[in-house]
Amino acid sequence: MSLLSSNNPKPHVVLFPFMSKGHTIPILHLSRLLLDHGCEVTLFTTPVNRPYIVHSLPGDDITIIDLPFPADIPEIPTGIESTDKLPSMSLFLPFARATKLMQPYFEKTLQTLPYVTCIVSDQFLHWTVESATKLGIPRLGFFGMSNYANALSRDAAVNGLLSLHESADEPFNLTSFPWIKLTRNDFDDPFNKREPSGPLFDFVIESVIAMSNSYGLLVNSFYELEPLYVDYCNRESKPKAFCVGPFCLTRLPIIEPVLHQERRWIQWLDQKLAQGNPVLYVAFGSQAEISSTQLTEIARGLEESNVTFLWVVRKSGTELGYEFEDRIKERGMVVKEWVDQKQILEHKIVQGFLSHCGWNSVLESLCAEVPILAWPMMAEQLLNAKMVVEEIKIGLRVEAVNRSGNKFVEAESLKNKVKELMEGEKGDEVRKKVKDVAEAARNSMKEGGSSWKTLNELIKEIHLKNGTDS
Ligand SMILES: O=c1ccn([C@@H]2O[C@H](COP(=O)(O)OP(=O)(O)O[C@H]3O[C@H](CO)[C@@H](O)[C@H](O)[C@H]3O)[C@@H](O)[C@H]2O)c(=O)[nH]1
Repeated sequence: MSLLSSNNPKPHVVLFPFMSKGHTIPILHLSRLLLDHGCEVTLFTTPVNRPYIVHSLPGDDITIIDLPFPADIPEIPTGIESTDKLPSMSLFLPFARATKLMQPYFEKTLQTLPYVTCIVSDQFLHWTVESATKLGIPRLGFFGMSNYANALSRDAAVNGLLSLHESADEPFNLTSFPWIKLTRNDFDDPFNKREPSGPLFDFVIESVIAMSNSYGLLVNSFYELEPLYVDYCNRESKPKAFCVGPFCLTRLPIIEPVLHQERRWIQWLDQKLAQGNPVLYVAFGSQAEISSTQLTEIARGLEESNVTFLWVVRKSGTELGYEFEDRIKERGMVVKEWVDQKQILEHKIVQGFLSHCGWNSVLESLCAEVPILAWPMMAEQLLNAKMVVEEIKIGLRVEAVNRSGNKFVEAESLKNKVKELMEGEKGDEVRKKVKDVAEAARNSMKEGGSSWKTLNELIKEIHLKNGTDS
């Protein structure tokens, strides 16, 4: 049921995703969700990102506007407008900072649009809060993390727990969640320091301040998944967190694969289904950087595990050598292109996911009832992995060792964990649990479910408030 009566104009929501696949994909799903809730939607992007967005959102019911991506940014090669195309993730910060140069164009364009009910913009586009305030439009910050990761980070920071110990490996208990033990190594650089500082730290703080000056936080999660942590965030920090996901449960119109290749792995999965061989899906998101040594170790672990696997390497893959692909060709497939991950996870024969635990991957996996073998690599993924294994219990975790200051997973250990997930008792337990969690996720997104109601009421609240303010 729509929140609108026939004589009420439709709410008009402006969406502005950050230019990174892990941040744009959920916003594309959100755009469909907003249409289903009776809104008009305008989405801002940049020229190079436009084709991907148009391809993902066929039809003309969403207005797509390009703003020029800032040119001549030192270090950022011309034509790169998405973080997954950066030559190195060390360029993330100059890339993210450069987006602020879009502010005048954004504001000028906003003023030409029909009445805007609210702006939903990514946490990294912190400057959009200034634009929204100037034009008197409420801004909702899109928050791509879980409430769990947010609550744990906040609790550790505000209670000074990160500076307690000399050693980054020394565990401490959280103040508000005393049953949870963390170490500084559960946080990414620079948050693993006793006194975090530096340009990335400053950028994150700017984003946090912009969030606190926003109308609300739109979270890609659902209340039943992490009630304690949602309640904590809403009690201890501002603005209010609205859990309106998982967005990945929103169906985008079916897109016919443009290339024959796009179907190659699906045909292969179909074959494995016919043969009754459960498949482990292996992928590490859109921006993980994996060394060649680690890549060959993964290859050896997978080969020796004897499980059937589909591995998206997203590299030339030459490091693996052609002999590897030849040796495993009966029970393994290596893919070097971009895939439709959701489609793979939803394939019946996929029964495990070796994942870096980017928040979208976690949600897509749990919604597809696929248990996770967690291998966190950066950002808040260590906390997501902890949540997957200890809190919601839908996965197991790989064991990393310290090698030359880096976390490294050895082939033998990977082999054992992969077998445990795909064939062992612990694997069965998490496979059973993930089905319950998936059902709760589906219920939250159904008409009348918690996420559905929260989104409906939020739009109504802002829409009516705008009406009385004007
Ligand atoms: O070949 C590919 C590779 C990725 N994806 C999709 O790309 C997204 C990747 O997102 P995610 O799993 O969250 O990983 P990252 O790209 O690494 O995401 C970044 O953004 C996330 C959301 O803020 C954070 O949780 C992560 O730590 C951060 O690395 C998912 O929707 C995947 O389905 C594909 O469809 N095909």
